[in-house]
Amino acid sequence: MVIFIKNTGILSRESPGISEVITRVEKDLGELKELLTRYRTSISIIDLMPMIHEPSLTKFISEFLMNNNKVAYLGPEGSYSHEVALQLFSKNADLTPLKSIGDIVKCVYQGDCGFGVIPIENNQAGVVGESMDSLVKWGVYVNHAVEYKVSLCLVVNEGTNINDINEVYSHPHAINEALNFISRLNASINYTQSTSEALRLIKGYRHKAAIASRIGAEIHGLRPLICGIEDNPNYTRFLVISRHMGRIGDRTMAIFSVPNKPGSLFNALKPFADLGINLSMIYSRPNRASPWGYDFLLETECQLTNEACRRAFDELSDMAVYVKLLGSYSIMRIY
Ligand SMILES: O=C(O)C(=O)Cc1ccccc1
Repeated sequence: MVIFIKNTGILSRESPGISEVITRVEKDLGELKELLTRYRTSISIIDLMPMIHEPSLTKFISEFLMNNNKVAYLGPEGSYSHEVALQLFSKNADLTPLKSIGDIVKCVYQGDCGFGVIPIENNQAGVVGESMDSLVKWGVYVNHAVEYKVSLCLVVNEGTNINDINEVYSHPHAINEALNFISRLNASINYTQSTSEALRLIKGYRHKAAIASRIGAEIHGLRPLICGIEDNPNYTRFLVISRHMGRIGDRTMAIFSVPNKPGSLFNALKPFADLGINLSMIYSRPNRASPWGYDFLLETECQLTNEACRRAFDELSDMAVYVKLLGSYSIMRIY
């Protein structure tokens, strides 16, 4: 592993002070090994181990190991994002609840958080606008995607029964995903920053209910009255973001904008069709800075180390006003 240091061209075994550096690196790599054995799942860091000679990867891992094991998620505790973060990162990660998605992306961009976990898309409610807006605004990269089966519960305080409820609290996506069920309650709807924030807000109120997870209800000492209230099978995709671009994995994400003229979106996407690359997701959002301009969030089924993939993105750049490549990554499914 120390040989890797030589490959970067930064140091050689003859460089002055090298023995201290080697000792430190060996210690770090020891910690890395320990960390990897502690990982509970096959998160891509394990998958990426064979590529440890990649400088960018080592930098990516070492940031996590040496000074930034802070993993930000949408808090407070007991949100779906928290559940995903718990599944992905070891107990030694410093899981940090933040109050908005914007705060998570900013924290990662500024380097105060090593990683962030954000919801990006739901199969019923579509793109999570705040996540897309934050990816447009801040320069961060996507390292992993997780498809998570979300079962929604109607959560109440001990002693509340369904007829007592006249106010329902939750994240807009959770409300949207259980709208048929909620409309039968005849209760007013209150939107919150997260499902776990809803749990926090209903505590102690007999007439209030939250739409949240069973685990979240337990964490907050509340009672899941009915679970599985989603209108249809419900899946949310989460992204793990960091400051380092990944190039390995069968999906690649980018944000771009095209000139407002005939055929420009068609021409921007044509290279993917011509090169036989499938598009797995595309969303548009109004660009906040230019009225009636749009940003597009694109996910393709290709990997940046692949020649055709790079070519398609190069050609997209030729047509676009701008392209922000968010990197390649793989998708993990947790059902
Ligand atoms: O609010 C949460 O628990 C989140 O993590 C965001 C979210 C909201 C609704 C469904 C899935 C994720």
